[in-house]
Amino acid sequence: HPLANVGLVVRAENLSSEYDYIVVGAGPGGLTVANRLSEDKNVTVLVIEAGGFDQDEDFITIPGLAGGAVGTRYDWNISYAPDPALNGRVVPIPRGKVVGGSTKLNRMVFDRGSRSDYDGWGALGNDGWTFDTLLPYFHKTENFTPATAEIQAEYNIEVDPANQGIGGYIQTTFSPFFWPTTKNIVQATEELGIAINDQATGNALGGYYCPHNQDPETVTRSSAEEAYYESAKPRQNYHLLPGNLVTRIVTGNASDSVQVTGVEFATSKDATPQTVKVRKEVILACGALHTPQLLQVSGIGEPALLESINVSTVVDLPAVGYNLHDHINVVVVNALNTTVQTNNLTTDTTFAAQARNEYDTQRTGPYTTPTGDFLLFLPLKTFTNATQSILSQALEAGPSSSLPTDVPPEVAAGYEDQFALLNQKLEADDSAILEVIFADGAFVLALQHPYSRGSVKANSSSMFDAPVADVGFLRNNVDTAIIREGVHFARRLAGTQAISALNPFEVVPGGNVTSSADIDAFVTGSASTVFHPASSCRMAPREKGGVVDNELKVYGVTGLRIADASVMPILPASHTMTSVYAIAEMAADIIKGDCYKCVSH
Ligand SMILES: Cc1cc2nc3c(=O)[nH]c(=O)nc-3n(C[C@H](O)[C@H](O)[C@H](O)COP(=O)(O)OP(=O)(O)OC[C@H]3O[C@@H](n4cnc5c(N)ncnc54)[C@H](O)[C@@H]3O)c2cc1C
Repeated sequence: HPLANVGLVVRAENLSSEYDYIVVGAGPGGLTVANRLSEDKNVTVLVIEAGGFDQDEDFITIPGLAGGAVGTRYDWNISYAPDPALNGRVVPIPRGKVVGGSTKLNRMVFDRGSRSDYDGWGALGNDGWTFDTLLPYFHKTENFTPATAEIQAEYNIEVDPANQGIGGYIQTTFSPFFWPTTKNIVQATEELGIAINDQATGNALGGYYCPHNQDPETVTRSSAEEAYYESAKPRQNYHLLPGNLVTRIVTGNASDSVQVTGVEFATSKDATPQTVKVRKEVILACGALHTPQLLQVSGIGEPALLESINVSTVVDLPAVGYNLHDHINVVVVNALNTTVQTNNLTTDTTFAAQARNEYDTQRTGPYTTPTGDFLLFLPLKTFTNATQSILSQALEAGPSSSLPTDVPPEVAAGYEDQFALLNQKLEADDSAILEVIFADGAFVLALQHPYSRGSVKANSSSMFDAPVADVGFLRNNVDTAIIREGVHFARRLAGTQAISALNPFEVVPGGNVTSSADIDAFVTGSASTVFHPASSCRMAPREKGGVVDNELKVYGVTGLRIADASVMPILPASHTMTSVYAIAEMAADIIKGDCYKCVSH
């Protein structure tokens, strides 16, 4: 039964009254699931997205301007709650509000975590979720093109094409231009005896050259919209409604459980909400901050919270919103004595104009890279000899020092398993604890396996009010101690011959900040986010604080799943987009019943 008004539906009146599947949120999670489900001509699929379409503005499409949509109308423009451990500072947390979600705002780092990251997901009580079961889905998402001959000649990037996907919807490749100081960080890595590996192999450790989600032909961003929406749009059974916020999941009582029957949506807080019915399932993909909020305003969550916002409890599921965590970072900045570097694009008008002309006419030069062409992902032992003292500190602090005081008992129980895993990771060789991104003189130091946890709580019964997202940065001092070691390591990197050759001068925090107390003050005073909130509706057994089971079904409800960053059992040591795509690809197969290998039925 083909739908009328195929593809894009701009007016709610033109929707069908009922669909087989309704997907909420058009980010990488939502667009991927909707695309794969609509491959079956016999089902109808509707995606509802709060944001509209972008206009292919330069700040979205040009790799060298990546991140430029932050703070625009394509961003939710929300912040984490004031953080006592950061001197009460408020850290903004950009989130895409546009078809494509945060893949329109992000920095286009397209990497996977290590085998241990995903095997850890299974070990935390999620049968069927391992590196090996996710690998086919990492492959399925992408269409990888090797580096250009010029980059290959200069950097000799060793990539085994067998580890990359061919034929997927997302175009991935290496940038055709690397900023010249990339050579210095590669050499510094070698000088310190750190191996350079291929991130796609499950050994995303040491240094690696990092692909980006960019199209090698057009040299523009390949977002979830270009990849998964454009290819699904012509289908007779696919609708996407942009510019509408889903305000509530509608439920009714089935014989022995709560049954999802549809969703309510509206264009604005004052508009009268409309309802669309669902036959099979609703799949939530609103991202790690809005998915738990939508559950809560729909009556699925902690009864005391729901009561405080005047929502009646439909499903008593206290874990909703807890376990939120994110990759926290600080930046050590050095001024360098070199002529060609990234800030020339903003400080040197002649350079910038030439670079832009080169991009416009030949699709080469500085604007072809979003930066981050070479990254370091380091086990703790690789960057400090303080492993034992950090482990002792973690054990002494115990699990509770990472958690908000009001945490429900099942969330605390589930955290104990994570705590044991985190402690193992401190001593492990197969698990990265720190990421270092070198962008000319700046060392971005991002903690990959933070101990601290927070929560997301709806602030009112309206989805139009921003949720209170307490990410809990540095709640546990162990996180500060690890970042402190990262600061020492950045200085070791700056002291290598390869980087000394650029005459680095440390501007932030400055060479006189050397004592542990002073470095810690720098950390609390400047720490921010690398934009990877996750795990706020984590996949885990219900008694371990899980919100979804290993088939991504929300506990206590029939016909409701989640497929976005919120289900991650724990963050991987990598950027998060690629893992969200893989989760969503696997989710679609689970829903279709095709995922025999991964999750037992
Ligand atoms: C500035 C920035 C830089 C980043 N850099 C990188 C990077 O370089 N590499 C990387 O791997 N990751 C990066 N990330 C993270 C990555 O983009 C996210 O992890 C990923 O996009 C999360 O996918 P998601 O589907 O969970 O959520 P999102 O991408 O946030 O998508 C959620 C969608 O749901 C919509 N939505 C929310 N609530 C509702 C509702 N009630 N009704 C309807 N629609 C709703 C939103 O508008 C949005 O479109 C970055 C993120 C940002 C913001």
